[in-house]
Amino acid sequence: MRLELREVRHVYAPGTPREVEALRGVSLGVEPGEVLGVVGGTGSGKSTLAQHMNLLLEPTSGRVLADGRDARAMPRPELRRKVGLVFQFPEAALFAATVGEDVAFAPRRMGLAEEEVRRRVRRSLERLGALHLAGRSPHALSGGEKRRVAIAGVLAMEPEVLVLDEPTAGLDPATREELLGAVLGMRGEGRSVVFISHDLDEVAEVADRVCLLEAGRVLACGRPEEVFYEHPETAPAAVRVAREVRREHPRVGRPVRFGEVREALRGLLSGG
Ligand SMILES: Nc1ncnc2c1ncn2[C@@H]1O[C@H](COP(=O)(O)OP(=O)(O)OP(=O)(O)O)[C@@H](O)[C@H]1O
Repeated sequence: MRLELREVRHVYAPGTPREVEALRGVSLGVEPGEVLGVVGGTGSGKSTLAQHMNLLLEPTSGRVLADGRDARAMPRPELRRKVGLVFQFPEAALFAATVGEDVAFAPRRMGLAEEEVRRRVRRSLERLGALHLAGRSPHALSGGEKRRVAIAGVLAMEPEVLVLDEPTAGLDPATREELLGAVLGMRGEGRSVVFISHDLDEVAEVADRVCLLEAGRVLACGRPEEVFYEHPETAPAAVRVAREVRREHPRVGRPVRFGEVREALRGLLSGG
């Protein structure tokens, strides 16, 4: 599914002294098979944007389009199945007696046959490296384990677009890696992923395109090297290193990932 936001504005508490214009005319789209990174400072509107993608929040003005059609015309349960939203700290919503039951909740509510429910539970837990936890109580897991189970619960709906709001916040490096690997695996299946994060290094590793938000507006959207090199305030560590090297060696190009910087430096050192 191609998901698009067109000139979306969102005002919280309109007409009250607490009124906040969180989105001020945001237009962006995500294509099937693409990982779209969304970055921006605290309060720039990232979470508000995420919640518009499945119309959990409705635009004050502007439109959300699913495959070119107004998403408001789609029954909400169908939209929420197709656009899976993982909130910040999703583990807070785990509730069932076992991990397996928790992950089975959404597919069961979709009315799928029990065999299909079990297939999905297994597959989504496997993908997050959490299959071994299936029989455990979600409440007796570590923070990182809970996070993986919570994300598996959304994956079990097999959404066409997966929106992840700060999915790695507070996780240890190994769990982060595993999660990022799972995100990249989804892209291979033609699903789209919207990956919202404060962590620029992480976004640089996974994103095909990046949109930069500032105070409710899109400041830039484009290929990671365009956005990161043209907006120095958003540079991931790899870009900061490469930018230093480029002053004397412009032919290192515009790498954005650590692996690319390493290759560029190898090329320089070998005189290539
Ligand atoms: N429920 C709400 N009611 C009123 N204002 C809100 C609400 N949620 C967010 N805001 C305001 O909207 C603006 C955008 O907030 P949002 O949470 O979307 O930003 P963010 O980029 O996700 O921030 P962070 O990176 O800190 O999570 C902020 O000024 C925030 O205070």
